[in-house]
Amino acid sequence: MTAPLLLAWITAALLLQLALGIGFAVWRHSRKPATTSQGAGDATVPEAQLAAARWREFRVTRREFEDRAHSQCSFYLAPVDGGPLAPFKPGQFLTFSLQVPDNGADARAITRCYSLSDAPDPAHHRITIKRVAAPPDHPEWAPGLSSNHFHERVQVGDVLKVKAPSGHFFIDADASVPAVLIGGGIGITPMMSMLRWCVTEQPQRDVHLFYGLRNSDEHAFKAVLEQLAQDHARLHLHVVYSRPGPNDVAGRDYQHRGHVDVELLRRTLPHGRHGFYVCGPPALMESLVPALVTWGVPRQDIHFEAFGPASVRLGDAQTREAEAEFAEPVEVAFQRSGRTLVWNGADASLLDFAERHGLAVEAGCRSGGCGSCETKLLSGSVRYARQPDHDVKPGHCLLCVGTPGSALVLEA
Ligand SMILES: NC(=O)C1=CN([C@@H]2O[C@H](COP(=O)(O)OP(=O)(O)OC[C@H]3O[C@@H](n4cnc5c(N)ncnc54)[C@H](OP(=O)(O)O)[C@@H]3O)[C@@H](O)[C@H]2O)C=CC1
Repeated sequence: MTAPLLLAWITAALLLQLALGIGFAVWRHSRKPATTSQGAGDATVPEAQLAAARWREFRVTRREFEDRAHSQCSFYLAPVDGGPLAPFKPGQFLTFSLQVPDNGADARAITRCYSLSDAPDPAHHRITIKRVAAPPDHPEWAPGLSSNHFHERVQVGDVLKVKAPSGHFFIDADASVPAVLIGGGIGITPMMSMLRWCVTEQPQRDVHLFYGLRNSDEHAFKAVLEQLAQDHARLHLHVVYSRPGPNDVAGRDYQHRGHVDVELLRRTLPHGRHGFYVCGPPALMESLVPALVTWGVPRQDIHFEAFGPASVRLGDAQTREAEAEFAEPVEVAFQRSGRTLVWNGADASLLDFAERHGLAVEAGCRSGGCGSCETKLLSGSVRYARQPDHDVKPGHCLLCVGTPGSALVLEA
């Protein structure tokens, strides 16, 4: 081959490669279609997703307890660089990287996610954290690492590493559909964000807030909620105490006694279509969310965010069908842990599966947003019921929202 011909050939080859590369990047950005992770993949990441994935420093500008028991504390955060805050949709969360002292020894980095607890405000973000004690039936278990770190050590002036807001649990902007916000315990936090946004941006929208908690000691945002209900005729406040204290007065401190359940919703909500938003402790999620399906609420009108280890299983026909399709037993090997286990479709995600078998796996948001459980996928394919918010690195997968699409070898 002559030198000019060789040069022309190389140039043509380079141009072709460039054209294909750009074409692929545009296709991926506009359609974002992937619902599986494979052992290898595309390395191009859209700029907006890169920005969301970056850590940014925030200073704590204020802290404030929200309940009489001082078990729930709000932290106000402003960016150290003085730039504008990233926008968010009410219901979304922030991801934190925290250096937490490990049993009094060296600090170790952990990742945790906390819902934003106020409507978007150009001056700051706000989160509200409940101190998680050891369970009463297991006082020997460790209390919540991150929540106790925040309560005991994080003070005004401290700087924290935070990722931009994310998550697919947020209020639908369609004001014609009344919103039913159901917050159990600290699950009130995303509801506060949605509620404050609604009363400001959509004052004509009917909003029914069901707040389930034990009693007035733990009643967060009590004065704020009562004031909002007084000022906004379309806000219908239902506070539900499960264990009222001796001085708690029905009709003044709370409207209902017991748990938030479908029976209560049936009795109190007017007829017609509603959008349901649910966030609370595992027991509430596991009973209430499937009960809404059984009651006949269409799947697209049920939105939920689960706290804690168990993912919510809807039990509706569509979910059962999808689960049955992939219920064939397959082997899942966890290389670092040295365990090979059989997946039989009993778990909602690979994370639940790993935890049920006692494997220690890092996890943050548990909803595909923060990337804490991202693991190298050495072979096989992982399925996602919907595209995760976190941009999964090529050759990796997310355990918290993934299920096996075939036999797997994972690095974890
Ligand atoms: N610190 C934080 O900010 C974070 C906390 N979490 C998690 O949140 C969870 C606990 O939330 P917490 O605020 O302590 O909740 P609580 O345990 O205080 O429960 C809140 C209310 O829900 C009621 N409840 C219990 N079971 C049901 C049910 N089946 N249906 C309806 N209502 C029910 C409780 O009643 P009863 O009196 O019967 O118990 C109580 O009134 C923990 O799993 C924690 O790890 C997760 C992330 C962040």
